[in-house]
Amino acid sequence: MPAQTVATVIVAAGRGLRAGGGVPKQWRDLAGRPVLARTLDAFAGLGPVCLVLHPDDIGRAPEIEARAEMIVPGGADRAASVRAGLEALAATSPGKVLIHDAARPLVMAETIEAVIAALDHHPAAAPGLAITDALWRVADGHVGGTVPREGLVRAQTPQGFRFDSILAAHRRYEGPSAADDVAVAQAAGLDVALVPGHEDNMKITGPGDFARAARILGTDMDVRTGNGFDVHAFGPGDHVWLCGVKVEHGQGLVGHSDADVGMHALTDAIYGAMAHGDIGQHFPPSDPEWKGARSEVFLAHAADLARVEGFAVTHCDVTLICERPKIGPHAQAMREELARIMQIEPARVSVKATTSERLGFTGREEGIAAIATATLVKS
Ligand SMILES: Nc1ccn([C@@H]2O[C@H](COP(=O)(O)OP(=O)(O)OP(=O)(O)O)[C@@H](O)[C@H]2O)c(=O)n1
Ligand SMILES: C[C@](O)(CO)[C@H](O)COP(=O)(O)O
Repeated sequence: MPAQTVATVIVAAGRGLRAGGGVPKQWRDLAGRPVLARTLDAFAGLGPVCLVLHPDDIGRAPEIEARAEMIVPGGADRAASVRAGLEALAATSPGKVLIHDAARPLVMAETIEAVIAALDHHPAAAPGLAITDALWRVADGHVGGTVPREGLVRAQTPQGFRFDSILAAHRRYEGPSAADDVAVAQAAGLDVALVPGHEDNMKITGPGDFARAARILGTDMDVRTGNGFDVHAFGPGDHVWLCGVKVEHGQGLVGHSDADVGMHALTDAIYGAMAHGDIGQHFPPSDPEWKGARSEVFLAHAADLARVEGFAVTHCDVTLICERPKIGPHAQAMREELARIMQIEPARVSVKATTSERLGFTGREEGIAAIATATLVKS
């Protein structure tokens, strides 16, 4: 690799025991996307990424792994995971390497750039943040004394190094388990320059940190709501398709496609949230290609478009309006089917129904109407 290449090692092999939640924190959802996906976003386009995963997690999320040039099994502690990543990069010999915690998804471009720039003049550089609270030593739940904080900073990542220097330092290191790579660099006598850290570049560590990270993200979140409405008339047949589920009924629904009125309303709600027109614009009824089409195609298109534009569908709610068929027995299957098509969790999908008290066209059982709302978030 050219000497100016900046490779990144992202260590994601921890178990996140302090954060709890049943799933290691880097795989958990933060405002609609996995923590690890957000961490990878921060380093996209910089240079090759070596992603260090717990052996049990390799293959867990192919779409995330596809974003890294290398996948490497981690070790028993953070230092061992970093070492594994560096050894994997050794053959490619990049000029500089950034080492970053997967658990710090909110790192900003300016922090990364400052670390890289400092490496032009120093063998190592890392972000540190001034301590603005007093520090106490604690004994038996009581304050034992105040610790001077002058000259202390809080260590963050990415920590950056000239590649050959940090690889050699890790190979030589024999001390107790190192808290970070700056400790390893210092044990090897490397000069480490300090660059400004950022309060938002928090390490997700305890259970409350997810809410804090979401609050930080919330400051520049783009939250959209869209709604959709659709109607299809009853006609001859023995079943209807509703929210992707085939429901036996004495009549069918008439339409150019499979007439899945609930799925059409939801598809329009997603297009609406993005201000991308409606289902008819994307799949014109005049086009014979869509005659008899499964509505799954339409919903998958809208959900894909949302992903491409960086939105997560964080919630949707479909209401079917009809006297019959009864929706309750099928609602759970409908939620699961819609969630599968949109590639989101069923917990984010609601399907419910109401009658119109025998009033109007739905009351006279001339057809079924559906309304839907979708919430999309980009952060
Ligand atoms: N054997 C390990 C331990 C930690 N890490 C990574 O190092 C970073 C910082 O570690 P920490 O916050 O301590 O994460 P965990 O070890 O997962 O947390 P815990 O100690 O609560 O289990 C995380 O991105 C974590 O995935 C790693 O790659 N390999
Ligand atoms: C590397 C680090 O993020 C610097 O602050 C930190 O030392 C890792 O955290 P851990 O909880 O000690 O693993």
